[in-house]
Amino acid sequence: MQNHSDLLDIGVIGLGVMGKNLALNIADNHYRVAAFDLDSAKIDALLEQEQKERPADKPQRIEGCSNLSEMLSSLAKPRILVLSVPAGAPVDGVCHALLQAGIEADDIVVDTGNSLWTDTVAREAQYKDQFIFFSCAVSGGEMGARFGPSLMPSGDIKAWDRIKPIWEAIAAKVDPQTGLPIERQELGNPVTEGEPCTTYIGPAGAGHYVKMVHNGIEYADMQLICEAYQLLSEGLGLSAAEVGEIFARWDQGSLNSYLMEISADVLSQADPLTGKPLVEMILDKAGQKGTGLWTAVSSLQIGCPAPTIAEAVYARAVSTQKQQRQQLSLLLAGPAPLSLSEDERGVFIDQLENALYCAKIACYAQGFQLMAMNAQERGWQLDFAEIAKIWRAGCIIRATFLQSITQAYQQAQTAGQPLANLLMAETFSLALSAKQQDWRQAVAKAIMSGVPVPCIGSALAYYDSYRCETLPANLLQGQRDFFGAHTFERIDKPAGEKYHLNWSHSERTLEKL
Ligand SMILES: NC(=O)C1=CN([C@@H]2O[C@H](COP(=O)(O)OP(=O)(O)OC[C@H]3O[C@@H](n4cnc5c(N)ncnc54)[C@H](OP(=O)(O)O)[C@@H]3O)[C@@H](O)[C@H]2O)C=CC1
Ligand SMILES: O=C(CO)[C@H](O)[C@H](O)COP(=O)(O)O
Repeated sequence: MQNHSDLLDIGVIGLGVMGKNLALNIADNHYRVAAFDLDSAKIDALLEQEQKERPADKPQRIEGCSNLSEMLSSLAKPRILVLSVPAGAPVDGVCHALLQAGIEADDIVVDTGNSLWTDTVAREAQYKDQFIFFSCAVSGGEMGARFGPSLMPSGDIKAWDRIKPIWEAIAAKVDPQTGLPIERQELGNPVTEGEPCTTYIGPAGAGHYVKMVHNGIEYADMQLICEAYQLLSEGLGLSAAEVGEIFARWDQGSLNSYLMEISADVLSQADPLTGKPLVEMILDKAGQKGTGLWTAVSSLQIGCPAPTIAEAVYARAVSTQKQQRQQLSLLLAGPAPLSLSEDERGVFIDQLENALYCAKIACYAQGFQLMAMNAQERGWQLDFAEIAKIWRAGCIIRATFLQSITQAYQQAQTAGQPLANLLMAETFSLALSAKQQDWRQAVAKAIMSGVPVPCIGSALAYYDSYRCETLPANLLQGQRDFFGAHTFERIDKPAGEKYHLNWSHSERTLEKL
């Protein structure tokens, strides 16, 4: 029997890219960790890393466990167990194994993977009375997990109260005055000052839904940058390094973001094998694990327009059709390349910068509206100012822009006027109105030069659709009524009153239904 002081604070199961780094981050914050992976080499690698990072006079902070029973007996009760395994069957596999190993009703299992939010809702109910199934979606990749990720916890509120001190300690931090990330990546010296990038999101499933939309926005934001790269390299004939320099400059302005920063870095990297720009040696077939697709599917199911996110998923799909693209590149005609003077090229680069900023606003507007509509359906009380706040640091979509979103939602809250769509926030409506002409110019030049811009273009169509008080859905309703008697409402009659015109009768009389 272990002495209580020998017992460890928290277990981490799954020691891949994220689990290993989360374990080291938790240990840096003075919690003692029990670690397990099916692959014993991953346990050894973690222990070796911990030893390397730990000063010689300090006690070991992480202990390896050879199975889950050993992990359960090494932890203080009620236990906290963190899962960092691939989404889907592995999560249920670990939960069943924990039941067999003797997990107890007041132990908490925290799923930190990118699980489908409806699976999380089902799991909370399935494991009720056996243990507390909690979830905490994580964003930030390898370095975020190690030095401070953005954390999106949801589920049993009492479980949150118990784990909150650990989560607040390991999360990324933001300077409350400026809203900027406090970025200090020092082993054994975690950032303790500032506002932690974690907040309780809501009931089971809410955190994973919010993380899913975060990833949908991530897909769109990445694709927007990629479209700008193609326009600058193919449209203007710039080298990868030159595009990297432009992106690095944009990163100093309103487009400042982690994704812009790393894109500039990737573009300036030489290939260690050939010396050519690495980006030109990387095969142009994009992978995906599902969260962007789930976001697009959810938007279609709810009826919330998120075309830029959906286009980003399609863009990855088109990229994988390499063979067809190779064949069709020889068959299909395209326009002549852009022919611009030196001055015009400079103007175009500035237009593209503004186009990217506008498209980015549209894509965040889509993501936040989607969260709002799903929250309404589920009865979740999501706090969008808090969600924007915890995305300001640690996560992949972190950007100074998120401070403006935070302020827009805070101002709407103070005024007691909920923000139905981010496009309505004054800061964004003014910026969009000022830059929309450049956005159109950039899209027009892309179209005229045959460079595909599905995300920059669809974001503009989204903007223009919401700008139209009247859309041609009147004709569409007429078509539906013509072929299927699907009825229509009239602009001069109360909402909800249905009408049908007897299209096939010679008299074409109007019926009120
Ligand atoms: N990588 C990233 O940037 C991010 C990932 N995520 C999510 O976090 C989760 C983990 O991702 P990541 O670390 O990248 O994935 P990895 O594949 O690198 O790591 C997962 C680890 O879990 C282990 N594992 C699988 N099944 C079990 C099991 N039954 N018991 C114990 N260990 C098990 C795997 O072992 P083995 O290899 O032997 O199968 C592997 O070591 C995923 O849901 C992912 O979507 C979230 C945010 C960012
Ligand atoms: O969640 C993440 C970041 O926020 C992961 O990096 C995610 O796996 C990226 O998605 P995909 O592999 O589909 O590009």
